[in-house]
Amino acid sequence: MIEIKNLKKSFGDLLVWEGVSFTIEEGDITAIIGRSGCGKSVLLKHINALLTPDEGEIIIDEKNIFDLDYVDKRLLRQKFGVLFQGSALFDSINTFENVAFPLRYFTNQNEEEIHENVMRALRYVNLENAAQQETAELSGGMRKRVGLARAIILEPKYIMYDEPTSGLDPQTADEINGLILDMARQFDVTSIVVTHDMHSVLEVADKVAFLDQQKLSWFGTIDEMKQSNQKDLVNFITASEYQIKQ
Ligand SMILES: Nc1ncnc2c1ncn2[C@@H]1O[C@H](COP(=O)(O)OP(=O)(O)OP(=O)(O)O)[C@@H](O)[C@H]1O
Repeated sequence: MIEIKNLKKSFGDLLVWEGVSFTIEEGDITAIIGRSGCGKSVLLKHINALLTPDEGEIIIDEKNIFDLDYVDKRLLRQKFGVLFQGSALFDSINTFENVAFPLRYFTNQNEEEIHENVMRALRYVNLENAAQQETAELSGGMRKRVGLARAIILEPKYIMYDEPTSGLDPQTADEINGLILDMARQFDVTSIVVTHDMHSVLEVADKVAFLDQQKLSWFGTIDEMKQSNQKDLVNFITASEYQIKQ
């Protein structure tokens, strides 16, 4: 469980968060939606303690993560897999080495163990045959899948997906949505998905947090979202040009 409590954050004169609170329940897929620039990525960076708030707490495994020392923050980050916007692969090394990177950095696994674990992760995302391929040669969908294999390689308790379907055709986007769902259901991973893609929200999310005007404007289940008459939420969904079928 991740409890976000009264988070406040400014960069100089720019107020990003003015007291955001909500809870991400164990095993849930929680979608975070809101306009471009509203601070979704800033929120993700707080959740794995890459940024520190001006006020507020984030409680993970019963501890306020901002009270952790350097060593415990590093341990905390190992519980998180992150699929970055744009996948953030290293183009100077091949697919296999991209996925192996967290194992080499965070564990003492030998080459045989690394090989077994990397190939298992690549098989999971259906890229077993691309292990030796240069990442610069991969399509956008393949890059996302390599990013996902890297995100799950340390068997994280939590996965954060930053715009996982952006720039993908609908079919490839659905494959990624399928993997997000499968990760959550099969391995009981707690998932946080930042997205503009309402189709993806409806496909994968259990809960939705709508952020607007420096606050949590709305929070609830997908069914509650479909029935909500809250104007700013309805406007946001309508503007995304996605028609919710009841
Ligand atoms: N390190 C930083 N220093 C100063 N300003 C920052 C920093 N990081 C983010 N910001 C600002 O905070 C605001 C929120 O940024 P953020 O990237 O979280 O938005 P977002 O909702 O993720 O946007 P998008 O949907 O376009 O990715 C923006 O105005 C951004 O310029």
